[in-house]
Amino acid sequence: MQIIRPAPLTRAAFAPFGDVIDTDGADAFPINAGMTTRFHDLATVDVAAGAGRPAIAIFRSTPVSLPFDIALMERHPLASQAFFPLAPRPWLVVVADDEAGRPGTPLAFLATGAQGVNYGRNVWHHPLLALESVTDFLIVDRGGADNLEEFSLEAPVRIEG
Ligand SMILES: NC(=O)N[C@@H](O)C(=O)O
Ligand code: NI
Repeated sequence: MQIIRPAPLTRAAFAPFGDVIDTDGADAFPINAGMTTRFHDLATVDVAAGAGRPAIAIFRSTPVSLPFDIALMERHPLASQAFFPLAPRPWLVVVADDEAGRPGTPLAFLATGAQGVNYGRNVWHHPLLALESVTDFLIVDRGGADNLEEFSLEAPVRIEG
C-alpha cells in the first residue's frame, strides 16, 4: 500500500490547489479606529459559475486518527470550497493534481488550528478530515446542487503520522 505523510501547510506548497487562510503573512491593516485588524483578501471565493451563489455553512466533523486510508477523492466543478476550524486544533488537508480527469497521487498537509484552506474550483480533495475531537468548521462554498464529482481510488493510499 502506498504511504504518504503530511507536510506542514504553507502558502507556497498549497498554491497549486488554492489558498491558505492564515493571519501569518497576510495583508493586515487597522480598521474601526484601530480597535480591529483586518487580515485582508485571504482567499478567492469562486462560486458564480452556472448562476451559483455563495453559501456559508458549519460542518461538525467527527475526527479520524492516523494511520488513515484514503479511498476516494472529490472535486466541485463549479466552485471553490473554503474551510476554517472554529476550534484551535490541527486537521488534515488532502489534495491531488488532476491527471486526465482523475486524481494523481494524493498529497497530505497538516493544518494548524489557526489555518484554513480554500480549495480552488475543480481541485481534487478529500472530504473534511478533523483530528483529535469533534470539530466545527466554517465553510464558504456554492449554494445549490450538482457540484460534486467523486472518484474511488483503485487502491487506498495510507496517511501515516
Ligand atoms: N459534502 C460536502 O459538502 N463536503 C465535501 O465537499 C468536503 O469537501 O468535505
Ligand atoms: Ni468538498
